[in-house]
Amino acid sequence: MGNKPIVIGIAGGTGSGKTSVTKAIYDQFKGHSILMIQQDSYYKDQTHLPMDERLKTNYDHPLAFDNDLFIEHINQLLQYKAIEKPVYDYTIHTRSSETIPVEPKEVIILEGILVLEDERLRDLMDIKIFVDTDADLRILRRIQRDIKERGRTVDSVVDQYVNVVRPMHNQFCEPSKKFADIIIPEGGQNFVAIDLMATKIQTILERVSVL
Ligand SMILES: Nc1ncnc2c1ncn2[C@@H]1O[C@H](COP(=O)(O)OP(=O)(O)O)[C@@H](O)[C@H]1O
Ligand SMILES: Nc1ccn([C@@H]2O[C@H](COP(=O)(O)O)[C@@H](O)[C@H]2O)c(=O)n1
Repeated sequence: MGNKPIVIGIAGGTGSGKTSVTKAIYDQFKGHSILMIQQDSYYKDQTHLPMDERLKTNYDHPLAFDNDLFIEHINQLLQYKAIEKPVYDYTIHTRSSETIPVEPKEVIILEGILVLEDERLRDLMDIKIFVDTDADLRILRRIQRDIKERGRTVDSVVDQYVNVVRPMHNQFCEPSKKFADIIIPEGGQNFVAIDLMATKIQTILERVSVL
């Protein structure tokens, strides 16, 4: 066990490919001392709100996230304590009633649109990454993904993108790029960047002798 786990933050706009990058890195170390947590798991609980109210929520504003709980959980993991991670369901716009037990690991990857926006989160990170992809590609990817995986229609994705996602991205996500140590263009297919990150993580795991 090391002194404390290493925390890597991976931010980027919706559809930039940050989940793909995170999974590609994570998959290279599956079974070793690494875990990934999506900020989306910490969207605020809205079970008390009716569906029509949930549909009106701005999911791209920093206040949509329960960062207090997110930070509390990261701090627990940094002390090598297990957490009960919330489970988010995009189709009903709220948390499900179950949680997932997560054991502490030496490398913790935090991924989400606004993980670099909150100074308290940034202060917990050892490495900060921003996945940078042009907006036209991001909206095309999001349309395909949200219809296939999140139960949306083309009209609803386009409407949400124009009225909420785009302005919030410009106000909160894009400016957080300046806090990144590393900027990865294009996301999931950038194998050079993924390999570089994997090499770095391998060194960290070798140092704490858990590989
Ligand atoms: N470089 C890429 N080229 C083509 N499609 C990609 C690329 N990176 C990601 N995707 C696809 O785009 C969609 C959004 O990617 P994802 O990694 O979920 O982005 P994010 O987590 O930033 O929203 C997914 O369906 C994914 O398979
Ligand atoms: N109920 C919700 C919650 C979130 N969103 C959108 O998800 C995006 C963040 O996830 P990515 O995987 O795309 O980074 C964010 O832009 C929210 O608009 C949603 O549509 N509904």
